[in-house]
Amino acid sequence: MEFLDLSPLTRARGTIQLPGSKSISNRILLLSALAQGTTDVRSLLDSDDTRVMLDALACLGVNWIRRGDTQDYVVQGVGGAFPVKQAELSLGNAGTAFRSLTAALALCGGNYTLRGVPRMHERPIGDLVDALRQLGAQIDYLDNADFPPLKIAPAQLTEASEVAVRGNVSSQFLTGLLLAAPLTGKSITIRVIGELISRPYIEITLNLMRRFGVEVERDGWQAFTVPAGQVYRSPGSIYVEGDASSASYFLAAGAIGGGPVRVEGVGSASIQGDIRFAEALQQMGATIAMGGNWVEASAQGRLHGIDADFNHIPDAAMTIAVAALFAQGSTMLRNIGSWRVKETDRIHAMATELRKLGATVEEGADFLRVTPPVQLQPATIDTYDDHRMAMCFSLVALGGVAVRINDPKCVNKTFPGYFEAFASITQRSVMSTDIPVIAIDGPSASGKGTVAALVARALGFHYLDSGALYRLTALAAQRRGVALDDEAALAQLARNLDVRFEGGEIWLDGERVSDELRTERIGNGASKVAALPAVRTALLERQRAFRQAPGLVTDGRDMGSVVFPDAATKIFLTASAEERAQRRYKQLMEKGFDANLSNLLEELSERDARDAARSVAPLKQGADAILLETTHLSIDQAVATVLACYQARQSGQGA
Ligand SMILES: Nc1ncnc2c1ncn2[C@@H]1O[C@H](COP(=O)(O)OP(=O)(O)O)[C@@H](O)[C@H]1O
Ligand SMILES: Nc1ccn([C@@H]2O[C@H](COP(=O)(O)OP(=O)(O)O)[C@@H](O)[C@H]2O)c(=O)n1
Repeated sequence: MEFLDLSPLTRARGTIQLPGSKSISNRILLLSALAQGTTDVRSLLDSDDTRVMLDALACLGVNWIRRGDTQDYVVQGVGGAFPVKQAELSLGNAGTAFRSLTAALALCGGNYTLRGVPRMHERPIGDLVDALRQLGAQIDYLDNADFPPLKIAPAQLTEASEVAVRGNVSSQFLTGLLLAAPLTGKSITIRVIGELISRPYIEITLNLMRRFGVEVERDGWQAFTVPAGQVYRSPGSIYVEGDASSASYFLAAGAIGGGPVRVEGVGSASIQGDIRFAEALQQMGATIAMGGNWVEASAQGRLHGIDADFNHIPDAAMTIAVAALFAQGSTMLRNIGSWRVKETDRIHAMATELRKLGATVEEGADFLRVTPPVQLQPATIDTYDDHRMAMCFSLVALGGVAVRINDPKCVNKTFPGYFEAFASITQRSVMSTDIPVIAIDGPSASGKGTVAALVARALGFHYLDSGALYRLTALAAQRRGVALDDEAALAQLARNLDVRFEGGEIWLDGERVSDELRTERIGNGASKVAALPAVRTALLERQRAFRQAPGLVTDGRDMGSVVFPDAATKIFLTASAEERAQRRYKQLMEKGFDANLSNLLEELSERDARDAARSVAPLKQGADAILLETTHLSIDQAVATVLACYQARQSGQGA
């Protein structure tokens, strides 16, 4: 499977010119095709879904041309029914094309077969077919009742002037009926049964029908009447607005990554409902500015969780579910049942992938509650052939963790240049000095862990005990019976460790293991697995993921040389072997473990020798590291010395 690795990112800032809206593009293409006259369509979206619609229209005898290699098209309207009366159409996974063409073709007087990809055949269409049959449409299911593929024969129009359609499955059914109604030549009233979801998409439909000369009378959200005698007429030329759903990823990036990020192509004058995504982001604490044709998002502090109904913006709401990872507290997304019948079951897909990152997720028939983890975990994200899954989850990299996006090309459905656009407004963090790191390396029992944790507390920084990851690998190997020289199996273990660091404690596979980890037996095992290059590589990204604002203090053997070579301050902390053995002895006795001083000294010297002699990341003082010899220093003195080194460097930079 193809994948894209996104490096940890620190901030987002910049301006994006949005591609055209998918919803508007496909409605305009169908309206231009059905209209009398020629339409100049400007800035059409370049994507799989629009290509599906353009190909289908060509099959149906509609002439269109593209102007050079621009996104401007000229469509010659057929003024009513399509000229080709017999056709087989393949409509991919394009819901907008499938639903609206089903309605239009059912009333066009021809024989047509409509198919899609396997997922399209799992997306219900029965409610639309039932409504069209009330008008006299002749539609058969080729496989399963209520689902594509479909076979359409010429309609035998009934006397009925009123049809009913359920409003709570997909608003595209109502859109299809509305767009097709003028083809009957008579007055049609469409009644909506139940609550109408995704209402802003109906606003888009009504707005564009008006631009093409057809007025719809409406009674709230309950009934829509398309009066008789109206035909579609080309407005001459029409401009496709930027995609407000696509804007959501960049606005969220601005809110998560500081910003400001500005999107151009949509704004307060937009006819798209998803423009209201900006309000949801604002509720979460982002700062939003808006003009007629642009929106800008930024944030000063951390976002906070919200509890809201997202029925009106189901697509953009996916972005809120991912932004919830960066919020304080839980975020509740209500009334999103339509997610279940989209490109994939989005509630399930979203819950599964958010959990991989460490989030706690509760999913219901029509809701999702997301509680962020204390720390995001790097993960490989599956995208379920759903463009929005891929785009949403790119935002996770702004949490300073590496993410792998599987099948990234699924974004082609609506936004082929998405990842390039995303890269253009974000900055990588791994090799940048944006987030300061203090790296403390040195031999066993020199006091690295003690000193590093205290320095982190003094500065309010995060703390990483890198040795714990090697110890955890050794412990996991022992528990699973993996030999300490089976490099491949150990690397696999290291890559998939299920660990949690919280409040100074460490959990492995959900069990607290902090004390067991500190035993000398595990320490010796750690030293052995740490000599294996594949294990070190497996743990590299995991360690880098701890680099999160405002800063990181970390201790180990190769923090300054390999893992964080751009660390702001590098310390080599040591003490004489006798002193270190004494310290370890006292430490173990205090914890109630049995210990023997001379054995300890021997083991420690062996470990030092092994750590220093190994071929990868050997223990030694780097040329750019400051030596801190602590044999005769107290813990407080050692901590004060590290802080002084860091502060001297900060002021030396004139920061
Ligand atoms: N400068 C110091 N003087 C005296 N004892 C110290 C000093 N630094 C650390 N210790 C003690 O030594 C023991 C080992 O320290 P630890 O942080 O576990 O070492 P490391 O992480 O280098 O293995 C701890 O009990 C700690 O309190
Ligand atoms: N960054 C690191 C950290 C630890 N290690 C190895 O992991 C073992 C345990 O590390 P630790 O820091 O917990 O051990 P102590 O120094 O506390 O004894 C050491 O013997 C090192 O060989 C490493 O190779 N690289």
